[in-house]
Amino acid sequence: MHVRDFSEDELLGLIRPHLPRAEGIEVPSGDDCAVIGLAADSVAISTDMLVEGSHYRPEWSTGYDVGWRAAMQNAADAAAMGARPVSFVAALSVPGDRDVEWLVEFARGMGQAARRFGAGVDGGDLTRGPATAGVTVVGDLSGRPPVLRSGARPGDRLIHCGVLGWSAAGLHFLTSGAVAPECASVLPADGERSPAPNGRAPDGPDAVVAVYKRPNPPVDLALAACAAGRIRALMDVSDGLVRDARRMAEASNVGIDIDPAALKCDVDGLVCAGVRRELAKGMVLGGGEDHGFLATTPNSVPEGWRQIGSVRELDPGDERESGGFVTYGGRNVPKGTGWDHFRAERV
Ligand SMILES: Nc1ncnc2c1ncn2[C@@H]1O[C@H](COP(=O)(O)OP(=O)(O)O)[C@@H](O)[C@H]1O
Ligand SMILES: Cc1ncc(C[n+]2csc(CCOP(=O)(O)OP(=O)(O)O)c2C)c(N)n1
Ligand SMILES: [Mg+2]
Repeated sequence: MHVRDFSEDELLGLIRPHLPRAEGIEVPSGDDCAVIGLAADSVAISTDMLVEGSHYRPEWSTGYDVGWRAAMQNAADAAAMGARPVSFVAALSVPGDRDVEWLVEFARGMGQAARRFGAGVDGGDLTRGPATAGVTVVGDLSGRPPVLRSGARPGDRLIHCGVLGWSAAGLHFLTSGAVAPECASVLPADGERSPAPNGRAPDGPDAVVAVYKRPNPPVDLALAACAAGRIRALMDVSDGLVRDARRMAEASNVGIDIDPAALKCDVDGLVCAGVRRELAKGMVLGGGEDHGFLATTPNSVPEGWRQIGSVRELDPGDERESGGFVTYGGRNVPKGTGWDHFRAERV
């Protein structure tokens, strides 16, 4: 059965049972807006889209994968401010000839991802059209100030938690046909913990494809470090380490130096998983969508994180001219490194 064989209300009836409600829901999904009671007087809010063809391919990713990923990439944005994801809304456009199971699986994947944080999927929109998912997250700052990307100061350690380059390697394996898309056996089962410990080598090609299909941002580690007050600047890495580090450096008006020795295990890990060495470094430095967290701290490295570089004074003259702000072992990195939807230069 295709989605065009159902009414909108029937489709909503099919997906609703898979969607948890936010704690503190006062008016659930079903009216013009949902209403959530929050103790916090500030919330963090952000939205991100997944567009078929640009972010996923239906022959590689199931509806479950796409729903999971839509929630996780937004959860990472909330956590990257120090906010716990409490509620998601999903605006979906689905082609009429899409199997209705795809839509139900999307809801199931999104629902399961939301449950990891005790969050709800408290509304959205459903329309017929090109396959696109726009998901919004509301994050609870629990009375703490948000952790901005502009807070880095010279002398801070540059720290990271999560994986680097795995998603790009997974995309590479799928594109080249080296890995069959249905490597579902290694995907984290419903309710399972993150497969993304720091610096660990992937078990094999399937493990990196799994991160591409179902990223698992270490939200708990980010929130714990923020709650302990140890983080000065924080962001999630969605467009690649160098590109995102440059955003942090620019916002903070500092220089950031990434330590090649610290990333050697990441490069070696991808090589072990079957990536050619000459590609592996570019994936670690420029691959996006791992949704690990990049931060700076003046203190010791929090549990579960590791140091990957340092923050230094900006030398305005040569930094800006040379593509600016971020160096790799003291040397310049090419400005195009990383993902940009609107430019040709991509990793
Ligand atoms: N269409 C838009 N309208 C308004 N603000 C936008 C739009 N697209 C992006 N932004 C804002 O620009 C900033 C950068 O966006 P983006 O690169 O997507 O961030 P992220 O990597 O955290 O998802 C964010 O603050 C975002 O809210
Ligand atoms: C089919 C396919 N081709 C290419 C990519 C690679 N890709 C698409 S978007 C992106 C970067 C992150 O996406 P964006 O929409 O910029 O997320 P944001 O920074 O807003 O969180 C990457 C690496 C992909 N995920 N899937
Ligand atoms: Mg975005």
